[in-house]
Amino acid sequence: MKVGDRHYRTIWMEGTVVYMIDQNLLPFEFKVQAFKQREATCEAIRKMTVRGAGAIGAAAGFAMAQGFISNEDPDIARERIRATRPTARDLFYAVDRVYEAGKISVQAAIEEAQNLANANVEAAKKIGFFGDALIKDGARILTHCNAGWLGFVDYGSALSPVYTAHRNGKQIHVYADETRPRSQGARLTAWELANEGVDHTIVPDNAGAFLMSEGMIDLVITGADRIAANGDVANKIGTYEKAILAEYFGIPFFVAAPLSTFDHNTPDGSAIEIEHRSQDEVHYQTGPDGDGKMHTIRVTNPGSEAFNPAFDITPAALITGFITEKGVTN
Ligand SMILES: CSC[C@H]1O[C@H](OP(=O)(O)O)[C@H](O)[C@@H]1O
Repeated sequence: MKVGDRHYRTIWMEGTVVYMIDQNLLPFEFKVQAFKQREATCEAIRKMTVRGAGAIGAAAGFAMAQGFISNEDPDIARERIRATRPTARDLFYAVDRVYEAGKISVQAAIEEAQNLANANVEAAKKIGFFGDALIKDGARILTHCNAGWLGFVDYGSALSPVYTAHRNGKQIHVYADETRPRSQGARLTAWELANEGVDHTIVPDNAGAFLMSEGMIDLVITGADRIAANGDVANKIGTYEKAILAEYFGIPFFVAAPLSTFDHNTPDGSAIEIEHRSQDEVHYQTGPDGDGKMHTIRVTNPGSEAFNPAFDITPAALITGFITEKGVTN
């Protein structure tokens, strides 16, 4: 997508170096970081320099290619990559595809990683094309977390239909859940939408019932990190309660994801591993002061414990349909 007048992908590989937009600095600073070794790319996934199912899938593929380039033991390299974040299926899909390609040659591994990144872009673009049909002129859409182009290599999943509808001239308004504790909605989704000129409002995570009860939401679209064989969806913590609210208020709830996110080997949501992250992500927030100097401050009671599951499971019964690169399923 465009940043100013220049097109960027979220993540790309040139030669043996992986480049990515540093999502921990957005929206206050736009900076591209370079990662020359597999372990550095793995650390970027762990620290969420790059995050989002599609983007960490590409990062995992590039990291596996870097492992082959450095002549690392491929089994050790693959395990180190698989251990970075447990929930998003695209990470495992990509690392396994590049691992198999690497058995042929290093060049084959690099080409497979690039092919996966390009396929992610194409799938996300098609999700936009098919999802656009769900968005009426004047629609007010609630999103959760960031499933935009920053969560993919480009275009995004939940936000791709929004961008397509906007570019097709539809008047839409997006309500972006702030999505505590990492605030992907308040920081990343809001930055993306402003960049694309899409009308939007950041809302507290606990405002969903109020918005829906006031008739302010016509449609909910989220992304997904892993979709089980029965249609249960693992996505950012808080998705489940939005789906319950949408059901209660009779509002369509769609999940946008490429086929690479569907995990037919996982029977249902109970078998999906939920990542638990540091409680410090709840205790602390980072942002600029009036002079633009970044500070990290504590925002919770000193000494209290915090619980920080990164994802939850939305039962298939609460999902109106899926938007994939093959179309919309109801
Ligand atoms: C297309 S992004 C999908 C998914 O990834 C996000 O999680 P995280 O920011 O922790 O990587 C969130 O669950 C998005 O919906």
